[in-house]
Amino acid sequence: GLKWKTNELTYRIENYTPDMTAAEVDDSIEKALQVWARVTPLRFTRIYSGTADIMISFGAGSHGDSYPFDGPDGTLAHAFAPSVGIGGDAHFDEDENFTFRSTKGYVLFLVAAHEFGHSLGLSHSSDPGALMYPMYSYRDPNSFILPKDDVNGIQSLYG
Ligand SMILES: CC(C)C[C@H](C(=O)NO)C(=O)N[C@@H](CC(=O)O)C(=O)NCc1ccccc1
Ligand SMILES: [Ca+2]
Ligand SMILES: [Zn+2]
Ligand SMILES: [Zn+2]
Repeated sequence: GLKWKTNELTYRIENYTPDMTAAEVDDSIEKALQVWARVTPLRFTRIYSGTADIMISFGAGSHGDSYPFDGPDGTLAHAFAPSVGIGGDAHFDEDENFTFRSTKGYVLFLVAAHEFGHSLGLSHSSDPGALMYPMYSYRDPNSFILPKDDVNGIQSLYG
C-alpha cells in the first residue's frame, strides 16, 4: 500500500547481529525511527512478542522471503512498503559488518533510517544528498540531520 492508515505503529526487534552490543542495536533502531517521527505525526512503540507492524530482523542469504541476500556488500538490507503481513518489515543482511559509530563497515543507524523510509512508504530519491538515495554514504550519526528531500517526501505522505 501507499502509506500506513494509523500514526501509531509498533516495532519488534526479533534478533540481533553479533557485530554490536544489543544496547547499540536498540539505540540505533530507536534513533533511526526518531528521524522520521520528528518530522511527522508518526509514533513508534516497541513490543517484545507477537506481530508488530515493523518486524526487524538480521539474516544472511535465503532468510525466509523471496529476496535472498547476496553476501558481503551489494544489498545491505531491504524493507517492505506499508501493508499487512510482511509490509513494513525490515531485514538486514547479516553478511555485512554493521557498526555503531565507526566508519569501518556500515553504520546500522544510517542503514536502518533508510530502510524505515521504505517501511513508511518512501521509494528511492535521485537527490545524491538524500537519505533515500539508493547508495549508502557515511554521515556522522551524532550530527545527522534529515535532508530536505526526505522531509518533503515523508511529509507528502504523513504531513
Ligand atoms: C534494490 C534494493 C534491495 C537495494 C537495497 C536497498 O535499497 N534497500 O533499501 C540496498 O541494500 N542498497 C544498497 C546499495 C546497493 O545495493 O547498491 C544500500 O547501500 N542501501 C542502504 C542505504 C542506502 C542509502 C543510505 C543508507 C543506506
Ligand atoms: Ca549484502
Ligand atoms: Zn528479506
Ligand atoms: Zn533502499
